[in-house]
Amino acid sequence: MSTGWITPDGTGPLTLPRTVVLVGLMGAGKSVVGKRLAQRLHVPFIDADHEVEKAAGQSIADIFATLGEDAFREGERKVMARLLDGPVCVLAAGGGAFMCPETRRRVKRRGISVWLRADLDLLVRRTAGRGHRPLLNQGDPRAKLESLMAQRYPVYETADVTVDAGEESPDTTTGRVLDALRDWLDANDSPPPEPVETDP
Ligand SMILES: Nc1ncnc2c1ncn2[C@@H]1O[C@H](COP(=O)(O)OP(=O)(O)OP(=O)(O)O)[C@@H](O)[C@H]1O
Ligand SMILES: O=C(O)C1=C[C@@H](O)[C@@H](O)[C@H](O)C1
Ligand SMILES: [Mg+2]
Repeated sequence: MSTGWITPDGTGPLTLPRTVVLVGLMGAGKSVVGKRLAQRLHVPFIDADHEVEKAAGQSIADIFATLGEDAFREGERKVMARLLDGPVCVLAAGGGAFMCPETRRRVKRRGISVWLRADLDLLVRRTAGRGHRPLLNQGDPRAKLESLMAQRYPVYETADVTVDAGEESPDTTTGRVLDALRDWLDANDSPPPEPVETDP
């Protein structure tokens, strides 16, 4: 089933056959750009971090503090599986979600992954001064982000589409994502999602 369409600047409507999954580090703009993208595509926006919080009945910071990171990752894996099995939407993944091989496989089969790539200075600036990201609450946030970049960028790089999320406004970045999606869909014949995987 195809749903939603890009209202383009003169290049014709484009149906969105699969869920768009935004990946990238904390502060890259997944939530901010994701909301705008969903509006432009006329599909719902879902933030996986919020879904994990709803499912757990507590904030991500509290999940980390009371249950630990491993429990958070397990909840995140389940939430991503559920959302990827659901209707087409724009899905902002948590920053670490794409590091899970099972999640990456599901995204590959059912979604279109878009990496919002940003540099260290920008991420440091955008994440400064807020306490709700547990990974950045201990030690030096810049050093932590740098080490996450080293671990994760080689994996984010395997996303279907990469868009540089620089100093531009969220609307400009959203426009870049739409252009990149259009190119990817054209080059890949707008593939429908593969059938939902059932657990053995
Ligand atoms: N293109 C942009 N221009 C200006 N500000 C931006 C842009 N993208 C994001 N921001 C700001 O940076 C901050 C982080 O953005 P956002 O919350 O969307 O990141 P994220 O990738 O969802 O990461 P996290 O979930 O950890 O917050 C927000 O305050 C947001 O308003
Ligand atoms: O990069 C990460 O590992 C995280 C990013 C956030 O979106 C949350 O999912 C959580 O704070 C962990
Ligand atoms: Mg977010």
